[in-house]
Amino acid sequence: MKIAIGSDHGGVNLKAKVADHIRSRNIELVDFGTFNQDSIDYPDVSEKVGVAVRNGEFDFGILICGTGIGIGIAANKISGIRAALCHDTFSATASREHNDANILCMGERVIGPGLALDIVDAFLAAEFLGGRHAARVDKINGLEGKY
Ligand SMILES: O=C[C@H](O)[C@H](O)[C@H](O)COP(=O)(O)O
Repeated sequence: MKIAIGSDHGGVNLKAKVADHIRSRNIELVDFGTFNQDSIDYPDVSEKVGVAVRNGEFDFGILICGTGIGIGIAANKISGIRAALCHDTFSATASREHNDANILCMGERVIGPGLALDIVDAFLAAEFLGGRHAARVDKINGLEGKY
């Protein structure tokens, strides 16, 4: 498994903890930044990670900003990206099983690192269930470029 991770300044501390955790699990990880507290614009990171995931260079992406909201909204503008904002483990599992989410979004200003690492593990452990869910994901894909 290969994972891309990125954050803005609002998520840089949690990103470092998540990155350490993923590497400690011997999962391949590429960190697209940011790497310090200097203010940046989260859509720039969404684009880097989102395009890399959409191009098939990575199995999944993880995006972290202050809330997880803006960085996920921006990522979802990229065709083929299904970015899910998850602040509980149930949602993280369901985002994979039902929605075939390919990017996990979290907010450093919303949850602590302990829960965030559990969410990451739940997201990476779950698998898309297909079946009725596949038909719905196909309909999501059908909306891309339609309006
Ligand atoms: O959805 C956006 C994110 O939460 C950003 O991390 C946040 O807006 C950054 O805010 P500020 O520039 O005040 O640190």
